[in-house]
Amino acid sequence: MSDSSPFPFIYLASQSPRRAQLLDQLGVPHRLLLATPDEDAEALETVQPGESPRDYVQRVTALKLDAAVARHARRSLAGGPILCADTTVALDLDILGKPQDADDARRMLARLAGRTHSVFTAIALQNGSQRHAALSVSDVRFAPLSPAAIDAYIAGGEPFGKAGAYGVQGAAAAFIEHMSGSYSGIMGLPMFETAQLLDRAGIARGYACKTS
Ligand SMILES: Cc1cn([C@H]2C[C@H](O)[C@@H](COP(=O)(O)OP(=O)(O)OP(=O)(O)O)O2)c(=O)[nH]c1=O
Repeated sequence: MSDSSPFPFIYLASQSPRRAQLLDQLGVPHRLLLATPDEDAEALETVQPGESPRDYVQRVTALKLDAAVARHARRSLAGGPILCADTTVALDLDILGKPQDADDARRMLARLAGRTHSVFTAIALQNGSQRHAALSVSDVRFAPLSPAAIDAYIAGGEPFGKAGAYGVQGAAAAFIEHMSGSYSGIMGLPMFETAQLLDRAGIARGYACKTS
């Protein structure tokens, strides 16, 4: 483990409220480092031809961190480690991003119904000149879903802004027959891997239950 971080907080470069909530759960003081509208965050999330979901999610996370490091420098902010993440749902080798609209959400949920998919969440932390990264992989099996169940779920608004058009932490929990891996990873920030990364970088956590 490296020396303790001199910083009393980290920057979370993510607009996802779930990630902030999970970081709170780990007892890590943080400030948001968000992109401005002129930074085209969506442009980072373009899949390259033939790219596997595993490669994609790690590449996008590294790009998000590059952008966040540049943003931090541009704004002349006080020092502090910077954390980024990306979550991707993959069915076979197809990447399911966030749905564009209700029809897109309906198509994604109909594909996921009655099948097992994978959820990849990559995380990356910049601490001074050092970069640490980790990957969480989970498998989720959905029960068969009727068109009416899918429509009712979409009407509730939950699919929007979420990879694969669902949130494990919401009403979609009722769709899930089985899962293996990391619940928090599926939700957007794998707590075990994040704690390990912070520990490796010497960053204090409020509830510092060390795993090694
Ligand atoms: C599968 C799944 C995803 N999600 C969310 C987590 C992420 O917010 C989102 C995936 O999109 P991301 O592109 O990973 O993250 P984001 O655009 O919300 O935030 P940022 O890029 O600023 O960090 O899907 C859930 O909340 N629950 C779930 O069960």
